[in-house]
Amino acid sequence: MTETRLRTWTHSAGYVLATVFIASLAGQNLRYGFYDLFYLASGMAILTTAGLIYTIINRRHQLASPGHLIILSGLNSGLVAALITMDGPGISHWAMPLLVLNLLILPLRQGVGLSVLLLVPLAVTLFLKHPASEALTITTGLLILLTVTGLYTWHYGHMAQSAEDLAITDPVTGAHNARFLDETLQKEISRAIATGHPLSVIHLGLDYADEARDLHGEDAIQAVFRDMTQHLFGVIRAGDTLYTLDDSEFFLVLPFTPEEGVRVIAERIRRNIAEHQWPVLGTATVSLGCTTRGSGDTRTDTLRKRARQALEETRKRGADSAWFSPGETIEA
Ligand SMILES: Nc1nc2c(ncn2[C@@H]2O[C@H](COP(=O)(O)OP(=O)(O)OP(=O)(O)O)[C@@H](O)[C@H]2O)c(=O)[nH]1
Repeated sequence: MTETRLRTWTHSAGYVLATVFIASLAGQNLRYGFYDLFYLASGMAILTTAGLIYTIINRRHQLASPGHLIILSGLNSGLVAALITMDGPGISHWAMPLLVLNLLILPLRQGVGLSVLLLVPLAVTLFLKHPASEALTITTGLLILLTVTGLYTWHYGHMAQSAEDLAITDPVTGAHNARFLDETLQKEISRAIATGHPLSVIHLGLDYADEARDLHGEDAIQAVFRDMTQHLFGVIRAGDTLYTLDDSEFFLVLPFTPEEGVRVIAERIRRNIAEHQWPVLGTATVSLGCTTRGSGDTRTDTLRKRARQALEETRKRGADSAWFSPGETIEA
């Protein structure tokens, strides 16, 4: 199930349950003749129903639906106004479904912010109108509910983020993985086409990787790759992205970088790596295949293939070198 669909379901379920709860409150108050509370509950039930309709209409855009903040602000401020002006029994309990809805539907910070804005006037009103022990019990209960729901929402968000990070990160090097490369490169190609800015890529391979693996073992080579990744992060500029392709190869996507630029950065990386002292290996060298997007390059595989060919070309000429493979020149 996609994140958007999951949110549509949970938002809908939240609004439906809140509507049922508030509508039953409205029914009870009508039965006992508390007309003010009946009108209040009916107004709130109309807003939660509006929230449900809004969720269904916006089902494809649940990750960015500003309307929920407006609906929930209306619900929260309605209850605060009622708390201050009315004196109905147990009205503070109505805050419970609202606290849960705030945190279930809004982004965590907005949800907590809105809930605190509801809780503070509620607590003040309770202490002014009711015996201190009763006010303290209700306020503590609501605070516990807010804390537990907030922690749960934070935990879910954290787990979802970790799962997303795991899906796009190479477990050995900590750089992005090959799966994420195609996704990012396609986006960068589209951006370069739309803006007319140059885009370059580098396919980078450690020289004599197989020999080093045979000599020092897999664990030692993996440690070198972790180090090399950190080193490369220190050489490239913000906006450039680094990917691990397999045990001995990296790929760099360099937005806003023309042919002259990719030659400069490739030479800088080559020299940096050759001059560094690496654990286990001592010295190490890399070969770099570079290319810049040409007019016909609209797909990731064309750029990746040309960069790989450039890497093979430079390797034919010996280790510790870089080769640039030109695409069709973009007309100015
Ligand atoms: N993408 C990318 N390009 C680089 C990097 N370093 C150098 N370049 C390219 O090489 C060109 C010349 O770089 P430098 O010799 O550092 O000169 P510079 O004028 O200080 O570079 P910038 O101020 O970064 O434009 C830059 O304009 C970039 O196109 C890098 O880390 N990443």
